[in-house]
Amino acid sequence: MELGLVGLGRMGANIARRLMRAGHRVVAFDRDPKAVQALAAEGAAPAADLADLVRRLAAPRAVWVMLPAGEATEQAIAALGGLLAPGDVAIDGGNGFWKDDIRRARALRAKGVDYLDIGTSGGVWGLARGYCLMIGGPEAAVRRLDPIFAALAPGPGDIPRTPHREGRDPRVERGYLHAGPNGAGHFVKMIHNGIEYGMMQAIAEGFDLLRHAGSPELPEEERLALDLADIAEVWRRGSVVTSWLLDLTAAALAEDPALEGFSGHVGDSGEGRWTVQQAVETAVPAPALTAALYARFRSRRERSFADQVLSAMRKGFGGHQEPR
Ligand SMILES: O=C(O)[C@H](O)[C@@H](O)[C@H](O)[C@H](O)COP(=O)(O)O
Repeated sequence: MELGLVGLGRMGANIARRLMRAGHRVVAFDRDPKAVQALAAEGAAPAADLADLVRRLAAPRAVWVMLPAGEATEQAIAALGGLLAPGDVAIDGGNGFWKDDIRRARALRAKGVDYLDIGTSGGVWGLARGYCLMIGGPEAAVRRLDPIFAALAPGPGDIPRTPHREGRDPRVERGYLHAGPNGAGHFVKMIHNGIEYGMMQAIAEGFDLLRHAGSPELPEEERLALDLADIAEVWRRGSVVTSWLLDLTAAALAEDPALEGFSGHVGDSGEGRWTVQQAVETAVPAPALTAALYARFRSRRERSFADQVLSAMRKGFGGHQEPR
């Protein structure tokens, strides 16, 4: 098949590569001409702009937008709405907000253009491992693009089959899910990322406790000097907390045991905030995921004003001084 790809960053370029390796034709555009040239050297058809990209595709077309969520994606999808024809499909494969998808799908539907929102998990490893895809939108468009999704997804690999799945959608076991109508793909990805925050935070706090097991505040005989890299490694082998996140932690600790290459300023791209908003909207208690999000906010402040207010109150009611 052929696919137009808009946005050739870390994710977009690798998606193009994985598709080309599977024999698909990719027409590629990025506002950075160097990125387009680099991918053209690997076999992609270069496009000069969005209109050129649409011209170079045969109808019915499919164009995958892989840009940062928010304004960049919004503009690209709106521009495609003016360029695509009835029967074509526009895709947002980035980390978009699911309610935006419902609005965009409605606008495109009025022009006869289908829209798919796809949560794409796998990060920079997706090229080699494949991407886990969570797709929202009309089934006919999802079916038509099946060869694209099959090529991007990891495939069954050597993951043992889950018992009692007979009669269920086999695409899921190959790594892609048609989650429901527009919005459902990015909704599922949003919750995936909320869980990601929580799991990451749990691992991070555990290793912080291990690191401080030798704290001079403890009685000497209770101080432990633990090898964090070895603990992470042994937990990868048969323990209950084995996971890819733990694999990545073990690799980072083996390379740099004190993680000196990291300041600990942890960013966030929106999915964790939307997860917490959803928890509030539906009154679903999600304390672990919420705490994980707030831990990231806290990571960006050396000292918070809240801490100063705490100290001021302690001093006020008890005359307590801050340690010098
Ligand atoms: O499933 C994935 O592959 C990741 O979730 C991926 O989508 C990305 O790494 C996140 O966008 C990071 O999100 P934060 O910037 O919010 O940590």
